[in-house]
Amino acid sequence: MKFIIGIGGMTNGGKTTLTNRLIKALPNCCVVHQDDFFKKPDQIEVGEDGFRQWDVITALDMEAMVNTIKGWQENPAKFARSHGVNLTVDAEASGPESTGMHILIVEGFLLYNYQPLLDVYDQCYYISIPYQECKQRRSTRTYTVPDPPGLFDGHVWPMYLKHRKEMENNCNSIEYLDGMKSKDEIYNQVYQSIQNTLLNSL
Ligand SMILES: Nc1ncnc2c1ncn2[C@@H]1O[C@H](COP(=O)(O)OP(=O)(O)O)[C@@H](O)[C@H]1O
Ligand SMILES: NC(=O)c1ccc[n+]([C@@H]2O[C@H](COP(=O)(O)O)[C@@H](O)[C@H]2O)c1
Ligand SMILES: [Mg+2]
Repeated sequence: MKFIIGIGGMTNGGKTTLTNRLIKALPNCCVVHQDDFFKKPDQIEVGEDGFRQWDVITALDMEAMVNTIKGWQENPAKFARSHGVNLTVDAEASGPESTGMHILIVEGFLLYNYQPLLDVYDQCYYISIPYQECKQRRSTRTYTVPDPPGLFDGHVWPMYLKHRKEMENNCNSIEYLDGMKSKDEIYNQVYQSIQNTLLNSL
C-alpha cells in the first residue's frame, strides 16, 4: 500500500523541521523536498518591483517534481533503495508482490497551488505562523541566494497572501497546523494524526 502526505506551509512555518522528524519515525518513508526544484537564479524572472520572483510556481521546475513523485509511485521500493532509505522486510519486494506499506512525504511552500499535484496527496497539512514571527524567522535564514533588503514585505508576504487565498479555494481537505506551538507538540499532533489515518485505512 502507498500513502502520500503533503507537509505544506508558509516559508519558515517549520515544514522541514517537522518533515525531518517524521521521516525518522515512519517506516519505509521517503521524502521529496520542493526546495530541491528551484530553478537557477538566472532563470528566475525579475519583476516590475525589481525583485527576483522566487515565490511563484514558475520559479520551480514543477514537471521535474511531478516526475520524481511518479518515480516513487511506480516503484517505491526501488526509489527507497536509491535514496538510501532502509525498508522493512515486507516492504522489500518491488511491484505488485510487495505487501508492505510505503510512505512518501512531499514538503514545500507551494504544494497546493499546482493543479497536477492536487490529487496526489492522501493527507494534506499546512503550517502557518503570524506575519511578525514569519518575518523574524526569515531574517535569520540564509538561502542559496540571500534575501535582498525589502524582499519579505515586497514579494514574499504578498505572494503568500495570494497563494493562500488560491489554495483555500482549491482544496477543502487540508488540516491546518499552528506553527507557534512547540516543535514537539506539532510533531506529536501530526504523528498521531498520520497513525490514525493509516490504522483506519488498513
Ligand atoms: N515549532 C517551532 N517553534 C519555533 N521555531 C521553529 C518551530 N519550527 C521550526 N522553527 C524554526 O524556524 C526556522 C524555520 O524552520 P524550517 O523547518 O526550516 O521551516 P520551513 O521549512 O517551513 O521554511 C528554523 O530556525 C527552525 O528552527
Ligand atoms: N532554495 C533556493 O534556491 C532559494 C533561493 C532563494 C529563495 N528561496 C526561498 O525559499 C523559500 C521556500 O523555502 P522555505 O519554505 O523552506 O522557506 C521561498 O520563500 C523562497 O523565497 C529559496
Ligand atoms: Mg524548508
